[in-house]
Amino acid sequence: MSIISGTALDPVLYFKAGTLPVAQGSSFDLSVGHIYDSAGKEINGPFVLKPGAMVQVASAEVFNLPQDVTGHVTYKTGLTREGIWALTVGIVDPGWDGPIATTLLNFSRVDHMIHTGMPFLRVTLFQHGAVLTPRRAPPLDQYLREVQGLAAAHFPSTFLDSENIASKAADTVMEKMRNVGLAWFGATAILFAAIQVMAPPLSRAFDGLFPPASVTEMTAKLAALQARIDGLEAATASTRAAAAPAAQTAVVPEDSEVPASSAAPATGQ
Ligand SMILES: Nc1ccn([C@H]2C[C@H](O)[C@@H](COP(=O)(O)OP(=O)(O)OP(=O)(O)O)O2)c(=O)n1
Repeated sequence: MSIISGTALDPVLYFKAGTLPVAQGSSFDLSVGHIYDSAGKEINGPFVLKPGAMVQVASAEVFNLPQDVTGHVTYKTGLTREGIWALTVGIVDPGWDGPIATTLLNFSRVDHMIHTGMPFLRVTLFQHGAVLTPRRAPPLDQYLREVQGLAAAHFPSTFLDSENIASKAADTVMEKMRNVGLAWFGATAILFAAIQVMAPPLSRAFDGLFPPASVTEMTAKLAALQARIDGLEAATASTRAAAAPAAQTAVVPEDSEVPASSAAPATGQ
C-alpha cells in the first residue's frame, strides 16, 4: 500500500466531475457543501456555530474511488486549533461513490462561522491491491436526506445538550427541595398525630401507677389510724380525769406552804 501523491494525486481520478477538491501536499482538502441545523433544516447562508453548539455538515466533494484506493480522513489542524472539532473522521472505502459527512462541534468560547466552501476535513489516498467487494454509497439525495434526518432526530443543538442538562439539573434540585419540604411536613404531621393518639394511653399508664383501689385502701388505713389515735387520746383523758379527784381530796397540812396542785402525783403515763 502506498500513499498517492504528486501528479498521481489527480482529483479527476478520485472524485465526480463538478466536485473536484484542491490538492494540498499529499492530500485533498474537503469543503463544506451542505449544512443542517438541529431541526434538520438546510442552511444556505453562513451558519453561526455558537460556543458549545454542534451542526451536521456534508462535503461538497463526491468521491469516486476505484477498487484499489482507500481514503483516510482526518481533521483540519487549523480548524481544530480554533476549537472546531469534526466528530466523524475515518475511512473512505474502495468503491465509495458519495460525499462524506460529519458533526462539527464548537469547543471554543467564541462564535464560529460555518459556510459552504469552508475546508473542514482532509483526506489522504492510499493505493493497494483491488478489493473484491467495493463499497458503494447510497444515491446522493438519499445520503443527504439521511444526514438531514440524523441532524433532526439524533443531535441536540449543543454539545452534551448543555441547556437541557442545566434545566434538568434545576428541575432535580427543585424536586429534591420539594421532597425534603414534604418529608419535614409529613414528619411533623406524623408527630402531631402520634401525640394525639398516644396521649390517652399515656395518661392511663400514669393512672395505673396509682390505681383507684389502692387510694381507697390508703384512705381507709388513714381513717383507722386516726380512730386509734382518737381512742388513745380518749383513754389518756379518762385516766387523767380519774386521777384528778384523788389528788384534790388529799389532806394538805394547814401549815404546809406547798400548794395543793403541786402535790398531785405523776400519773406514770
Ligand atoms: N465522515 C465519514 C466517513 C466515512 N463515510 C463513508 C465512507 C465509508 O466508506 C463509509 C463507511 O464507513 P464506516 O465503515 O466507517 O461507517 P459505518 O460504520 O457506517 O459502516 P457500516 O455500514 O459498516 O456500519 O461511510 C462517511 O459518510 N462520512
